[in-house]
Amino acid sequence: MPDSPALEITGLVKRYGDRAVVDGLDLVARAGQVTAVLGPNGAGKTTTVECCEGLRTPDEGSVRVLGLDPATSARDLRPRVGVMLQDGGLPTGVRALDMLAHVARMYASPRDLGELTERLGLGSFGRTTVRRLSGGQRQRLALAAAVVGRPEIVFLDEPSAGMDPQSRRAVWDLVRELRDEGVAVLLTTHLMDEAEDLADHVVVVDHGRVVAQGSVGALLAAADDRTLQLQASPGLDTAALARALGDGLTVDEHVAGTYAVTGTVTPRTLAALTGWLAEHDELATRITVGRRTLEDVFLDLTGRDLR
Ligand SMILES: Nc1ncnc2c1ncn2[C@@H]1O[C@H](COP(=O)(O)OP(=O)(O)OP(=O)(O)O)[C@@H](O)[C@H]1O
Repeated sequence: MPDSPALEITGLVKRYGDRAVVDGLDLVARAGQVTAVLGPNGAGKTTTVECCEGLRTPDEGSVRVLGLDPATSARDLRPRVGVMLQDGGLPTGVRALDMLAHVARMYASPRDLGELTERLGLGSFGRTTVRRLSGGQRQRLALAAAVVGRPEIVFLDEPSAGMDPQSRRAVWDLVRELRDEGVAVLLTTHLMDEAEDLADHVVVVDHGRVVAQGSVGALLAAADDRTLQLQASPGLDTAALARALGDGLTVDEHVAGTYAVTGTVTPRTLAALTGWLAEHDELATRITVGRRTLEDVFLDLTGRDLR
């Protein structure tokens, strides 16, 4: 069926001891789309991806990858699925390009190794053993190994973590190309610009559940679409300022002297703000009204506490 999803997760639960780290998660990823899974540390993203890869067995719910259960159809899925694990998951004692060539030989119609080596810049460290590679080099090699077999669906767990900007761009280009070739790409990331740039569909996970999903545009549209940032003396009375702004707005001093106003920002908000500053003889060095970003939406959804 052309419309059936490449990945369908329904009511997934995964427990460690009596703690459900994935707790009733539903997710669909489609061919020819990049689906980005965002979530704070420990939200359950990697565990979910590992259930899709057949590396973990769900306690409840179902996972279907290309219509098959990864827990029981590993052999059928292996040639059709690409996997890039968070820790690389590569053998460490072999040379980088020997390893890639070895992986390529396991597939019927692998990508051109020269082209893949060139576009991910693997040549400069091709003869180095995997254990001696830098973090970013290892990531690039792991990505090459994930896509060399022309998979129909590819799981990329934080693909550009630790990469320099040049490598990140190369990775993003490759992901776009995979999408255009009709591959279903599921990636996890902490980089909001990565999700904004690449994702057709964003899924925000917190405490093992989906708390929001949609296109980047839809997620931004569903939120109050303006932000107000202020730079002034540190230690202003944020509660008093919030009362003066009214309309249920809140004010936080995230960094000393930098304040963020959260809520629906209107022209009246700006007037009230400058009035309050004048009343308190406070000269702001900068007032910025901007569009909300995916990071603003993410923090609204998942809170500002460290995990
Ligand atoms: N083998 C395990 N045994 C016990 N707890 C585990 C195990 N693997 C993961 N966990 C716990 O499950 C929770 C979810 O971990 P997971 O790696 O899925 O989160 P994540 O969303 O990928 O986080 P990050 O963004 O930090 O990569 C964490 O609290 C983690 O400590």
